[in-house]
Amino acid sequence: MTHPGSSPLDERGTPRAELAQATRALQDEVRGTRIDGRRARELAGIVAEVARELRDSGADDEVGRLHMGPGPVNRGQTLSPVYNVDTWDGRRMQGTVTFARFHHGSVGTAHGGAIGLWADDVLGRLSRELSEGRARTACLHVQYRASVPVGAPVWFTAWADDADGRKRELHATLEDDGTALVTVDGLFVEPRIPLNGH
Ligand SMILES: CCCCCCCC/C=C\CCCCCCCC(=O)SCCNC(=O)CCNC(=O)[C@H](O)C(C)(C)COP(=O)(O)OP(=O)(O)OC[C@H]1O[C@@H](n2cnc3c(N)ncnc32)[C@H](O)[C@@H]1OP(=O)(O)O
Repeated sequence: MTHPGSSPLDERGTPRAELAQATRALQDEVRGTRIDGRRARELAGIVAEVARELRDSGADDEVGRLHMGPGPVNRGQTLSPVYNVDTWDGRRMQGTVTFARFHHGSVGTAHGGAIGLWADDVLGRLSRELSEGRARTACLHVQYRASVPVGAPVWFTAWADDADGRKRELHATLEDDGTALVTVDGLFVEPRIPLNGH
């Protein structure tokens, strides 16, 4: 399903979404591979060739445009963990996020920065669902209360307080079996001077 203003990168099953998915798999497998040095060098050449072809094919400027409804967030942004929004009632968003091997921090747990990245992304998405104005992250307070597993979906909830002028406080939790693993409090502010296209 196509959404107004969305890029083909948003759509599950499109060739470009498949390319993003294959890139995620590459990121995961490069991490800690035991491949031998000679083959690693050959593969580096192949990957470099792929990168060259992509660069030569040009790029649009719409990587920030996202699918707004429920479903997986997949916009060719392969840094952030993939998350699925399962429910959205206009105030509260719930779903699951899976941190991949690529997002590994210390042994067996997700990297704190990857968790912060995900939090910024999901709160940014929530903010855009809530208002037309382009708010930006002014402040993000992430509390790491327990380890977040890698390779298994984790339940999240994100919600917003009422807007106070250009400011809006947004919150998110990651939880497992009712135990809070991470709590996030963010402040998003609509810039006094809006930036073109942002
Ligand atoms: C094309 C169509 C697409 C449609 C589809 C979209 C779907 C989307 C889905 C998913 C998207 C997910 C995408 C990811 C989202 C990621 C978001 C980011 O990462 S944004 C990048 C990181 N953030 C920055 O780069 C900000 C840099 N900072 C600034 O630009 C400014 O400092 C800004 C805008 C935050 C504030 O600047 P001022 O000049 O406009 O505001 P002043 O007047 O100073 O402050 C306003 C109020 O805010 C408070 N404030 C400002 N900064 C604060 C802070 N750091 N802490 C506490 N309060 C702060 C101030 O005290 C003031 O409060 P008082 O009105 O007096 O009550």
